[in-house]
Amino acid sequence: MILLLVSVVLVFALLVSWISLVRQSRRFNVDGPSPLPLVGNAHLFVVKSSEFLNLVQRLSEKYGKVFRVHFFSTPYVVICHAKQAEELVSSIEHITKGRSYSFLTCWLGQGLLTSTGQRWKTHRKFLTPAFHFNILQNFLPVFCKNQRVLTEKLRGLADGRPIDMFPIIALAALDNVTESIMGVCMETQKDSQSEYVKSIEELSAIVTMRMQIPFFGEDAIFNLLPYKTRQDKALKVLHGQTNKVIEARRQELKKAKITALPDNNDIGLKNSMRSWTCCCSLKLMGKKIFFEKCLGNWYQRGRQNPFLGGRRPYFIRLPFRGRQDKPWKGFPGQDKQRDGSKRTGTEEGKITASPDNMDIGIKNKHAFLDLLWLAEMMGKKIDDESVREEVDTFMFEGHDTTTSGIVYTLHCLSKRRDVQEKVYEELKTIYGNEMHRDPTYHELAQMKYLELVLKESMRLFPPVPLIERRIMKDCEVGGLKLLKGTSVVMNIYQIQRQPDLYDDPLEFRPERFEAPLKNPFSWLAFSAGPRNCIGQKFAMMELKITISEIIKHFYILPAAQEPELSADLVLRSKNGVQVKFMPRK
Ligand code: HEM
Repeated sequence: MILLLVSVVLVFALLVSWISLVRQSRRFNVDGPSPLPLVGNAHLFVVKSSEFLNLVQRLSEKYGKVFRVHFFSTPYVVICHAKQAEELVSSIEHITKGRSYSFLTCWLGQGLLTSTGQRWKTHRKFLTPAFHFNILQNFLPVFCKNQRVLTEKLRGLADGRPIDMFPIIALAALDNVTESIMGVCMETQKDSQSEYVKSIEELSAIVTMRMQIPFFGEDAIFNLLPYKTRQDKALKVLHGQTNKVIEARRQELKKAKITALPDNNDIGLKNSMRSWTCCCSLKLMGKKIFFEKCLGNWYQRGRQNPFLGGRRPYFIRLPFRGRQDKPWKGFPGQDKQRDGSKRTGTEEGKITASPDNMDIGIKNKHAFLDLLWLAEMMGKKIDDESVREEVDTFMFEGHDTTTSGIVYTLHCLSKRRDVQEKVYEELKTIYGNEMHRDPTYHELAQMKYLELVLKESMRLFPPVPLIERRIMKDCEVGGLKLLKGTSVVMNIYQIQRQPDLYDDPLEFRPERFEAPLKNPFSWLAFSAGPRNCIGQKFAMMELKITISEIIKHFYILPAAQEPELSADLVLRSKNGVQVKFMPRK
């Protein structure tokens, strides 16, 4: 009797769930497979991760360039064409990230990638200057140093054997990002067994699994599984490391007595300028001269800036705000005292912005961390937790993405000796007979053909193949009727391969980027609009250094094995991404 009653209740519940899902699906003007009771279409997505992109492609062939599915009760709309992506990606209203990003919040909290609303706006505005090229060029020596380690490693492997480049490049990218974001050199290229590296790998795998397999996405199920314990363990290591570095930095600044500033007690501002190497000491120059000669009307403009609410802008913003088109060259005689002698690191017992401060680690190092932490000192109320979240976000966003970009560029180049030679010729024009030396920032900007190569590689193999937004109220976007709570996935991988937007879309042809695109939203490797990639210049710099240095030293040859693409957190491959190397003469 009880069994019968339970069965009846169960059947009734399934029926109600089914009717509600079917009704919900009919409120969209987008086609898609019929949902089943309870699971919706989740069962369709129980596939190997290397099958995921193919499955999405098959569904779009069947239901159209935009289609709808249900993961349990959550509706998803998948956009596979630039025409529909354009309005959503450029919207200032639809900036909330989709449900999949919630699996990252245990790691990244409310960092720039995962946050929304006013918090995101404030942090984005605040952090944007940190990616100005004046700042980025400080990281050039870091990238070049780590690149030399990579080149040496590859030299030992350059005998024509196939090598899976993903793990090798991932360590170099991790070294680059830890040193430039956190200011610590972890040398993971030399110690790939470090707990930190292992924890990043573990956590990435768990988060990917939760995104791809709808059943693991449900907290009620996930929390009962051993994965939860493994996730907690990895998080402890990662957060512990970030907190350790933040604390070390705090002590370092204290030790360097960066707490006293002339006049306005504006310590964060002044020290940040020093840290970012943009300005010389206010004290040495004299505040008046500084404003009149160097900052000019930036100061006034800042006062009119609605974001600043008419307040005087923080110095921290000044060097970057007004004239982003002109490189900051520093002040004349920046390294000299008024009497002509070379400036020392201290003046009257206080630290000044001399280049000679390098020994106390104030300059360059910890750059991103400095900005955040000093902002906290400036009364910007960025608490320790938020600092950690932003640092973790940049660490996360800044290494797997660039790894994927580099590795798939090598894959594309391996099949095109002619393209490699064109890049090599361009490098010869830039370096002349000094091919052995490191590039300058200016020279990186001259690598125009290499830039086309990178864009074309990231078109065919976008490091971030899918992005997602959550719709916060019923609305119509780009002709699509969307319900509150819908997750909209933009399938960058497929958008960038549309035959009506790219001739012979599957062909690797860097020259296609010499002409304007048929639709500017058909290339979304760094996304577009207000939530585009804040780190794209950082990424391009790293990609250019790595690929140009590899081409300088080696021929890249194709391996027999084709990668089985897998849309994890970034575009990976289930069987590795193999190429072969031979030394250039
Ligand atoms: C080839 C390398 C990279 C690619 C292809 C890439 C791509 C992207 C894409 C597509 C987004 C949009 C994500 C979304 O809408 O959900 C994004 C956002 C972001 N990226 Fe990158 N990225 C790269 C490198 C980097 C680097 C090196 C950093 C930092 C050092 C970085 C930091 C970020 C951050 C913080 C966001 C969130 C921005 C916001 O929501 O305001 N990225 N990136």
